[in-house]
This record gives sequence, structure tokens and C-alpha cells, in this order.
Amino acid sequence: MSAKESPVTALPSSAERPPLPFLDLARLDGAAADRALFLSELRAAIRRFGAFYVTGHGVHPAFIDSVFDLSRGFFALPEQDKLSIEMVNSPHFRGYTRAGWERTRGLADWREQLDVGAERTALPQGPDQPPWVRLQGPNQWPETLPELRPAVLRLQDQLTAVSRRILSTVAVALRLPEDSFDPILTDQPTQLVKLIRYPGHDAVPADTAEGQGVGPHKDSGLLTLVLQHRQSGLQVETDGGWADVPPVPGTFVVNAGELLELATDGYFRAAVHRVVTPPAGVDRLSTAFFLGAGLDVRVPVLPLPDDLAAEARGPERDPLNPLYSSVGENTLKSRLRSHPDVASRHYADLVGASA
Ligand SMILES: O=C(O)CCC(=O)C(=O)O
Ligand SMILES: [Fe+2]
Repeated sequence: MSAKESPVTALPSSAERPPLPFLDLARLDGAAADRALFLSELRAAIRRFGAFYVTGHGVHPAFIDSVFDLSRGFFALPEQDKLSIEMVNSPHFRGYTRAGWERTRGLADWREQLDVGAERTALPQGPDQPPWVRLQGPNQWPETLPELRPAVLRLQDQLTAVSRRILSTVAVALRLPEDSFDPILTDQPTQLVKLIRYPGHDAVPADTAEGQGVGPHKDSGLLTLVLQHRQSGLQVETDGGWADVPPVPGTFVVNAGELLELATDGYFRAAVHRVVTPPAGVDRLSTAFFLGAGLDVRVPVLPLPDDLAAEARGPERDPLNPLYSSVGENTLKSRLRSHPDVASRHYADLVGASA
């Protein structure tokens, strides 16, 4: 498959600057007055957009480049190598998904991807166990690209540390103790790295939802970090409609997820976002990292200070997307919806055997 990409985008000029704020984590180590300003900017950014660009995250740019090179190498493998680790083999929703096989709000997403979770042994299953115990288990790795495993697991470790740091900063920005999220993260939080490739417009079948790289959705966890390669396509829903969130070198995009919405009683809302299909002749690579809480945890509403609690709107009530405070249930909800092939093979007891 050809691997054409447009050249690296320069930092946008102020006229074209996207509306999402840029927040530099290095300011946490600066003067007290600026630290306080940083915390209020962080709170305002998540409150208003549910999303922001983060800089000063400390992950080495050369390492990120090497992960994108490996991702490019993975997607260029012969199709049979990719299909040998297809997600449908895995009750844990790990492995490769072909373009068009994942669904968002019932419509096919035009992207191929590799899902890698925390490398843990499967939990015992049985009639007395909740169905979400099946989410935990080993990953599937391509035999023909052995370098991928150590790199992706190292990325997962580093992005977990960055996300945990952002979450403790979010707690402080809410005037709560910085360890407020630790009891729900537990020592086994839900971690997921997704390597993604969006084919260009010319490679998408005509019967696919117009331009749907991935359809509008909220992420189910606490926080997501999106590492974007060179091509644009990510958009976040704002008061003024869809806002482009182009790649900016050295940054990650941080999205608030559903569990953060629940934990703050809707003071923060999870970002609704989507990816539009790249133009003909180009494709787009991204790598997303999702941090959720421990699967066996029920997310409590955090005790916000009175002035902030007064501004909490409650979690959104969307009949098409109920939010569950049971982390296992909330995680399984979005996995089953996105991957109907895995659902019918491994969760027929829940969804009915349809395929
Ligand atoms: O590819 C991206 O930029 C975002 C991906 C995303 O939103 C997701 O996989 O949940
Ligand atoms: Fe997402």
C-alpha cells in the first residue's frame, strides 16, 4: 500500500491558530503565580472544550517518530500477516481491525487499527463473574514485526505516566487533593494504545458514511492522549460547531473521557470528537492512548468545592449512550458497540449470536 503523506505542517500562524488552548506542563514547575494561572487555564479548557493541546509532556520526539515508523511498517505488512492477529480472535478486544469493520453510532469507520492493552493474564471467567472480566488478557502481536512489541509497551508506560500526571493536576485545578484519582485508577488501570491509519478518500468505498474516518463519539475512559502524525482530520465539537484540531509538532491532544464527566458530575463534559477522511492520495496516522480506571471500580462523584459543584450540570443523559459508573460496564459498552464481530463471537450471551 502506498504511504504518501503531506509535508509536516508548520506551527499554525496566529490567524489560523486552532481554538483549542495550548497548555505547557512545564509551567507546573515554574513560579507560584504562573502555576496558579496554569491551573485555572487548565480547568477552563476542559470545562469549555473537554480537550486541549499539551506540551512539556517529556516524551522524547525521536521516540514518538520511531513509533510512527513502526506503525507505518505494521500497516504496510501483507494483509495475511495483519489478519493473523485479527481482533475477532480475542475476547479481550486486542489485535488488528480492518478498515470498515469498526462502527461508531452504527456506521462503518474507515480506518484500520491495532489495539494493544495492558499485557496482563486473562481473569478467571464463570457464570458468577461479571462479563467485563473478559476484557483483561494478553495482546496479539505480529510475528513479522517483532520490534513493535517493546516499543508499544514502552509507549504505553510513558503515556500512562503522563496521563496520571495530568489527572493529578486536574485534581489540583479542582481544588482537590492531588491523589484524588488514585483510588479509582488502582494499580491496574485500564490502558489502551491504538495505532491507527486512515486511508485517503480515494480508497474508501462509495457506500461508506461520507468522510467518516471515525464517527462522532466520546471516549469511555478518564483521559485520552492523541498523538497525531502529519495529516489533519481530528475535529472537536464546540459551541461554534466542529473545530479542526490539526497536528502540531511536539504536542498531544488531550480529551476528557466519560469517566471524568461522571467523576465531576458533569462539571467537565467528555469531548465529542471525530476524524474526517483525508483527501484522495494521502492517508493519516495517529496513535491514541486511553487511560481508564480499574475495571472493578465504581466511579464516585468527587467532592467538588461548593462554587464548582454549583456549576456541575450532571452527566449528559443520552439514551443512545448511557454512562455507567461501573468502569467494567462502561468500558465493555463501548467495545461491544464498536466491534460487533468480537461481540457476536465472544459475547453472544450478552448481544445474541447474530453473525
Ligand atoms: O485518530 C484520532 O485522531 C482520534 C482517534 C479517536 O478519537 C479514537 O480512536 O477514539
Ligand atoms: Fe476518540
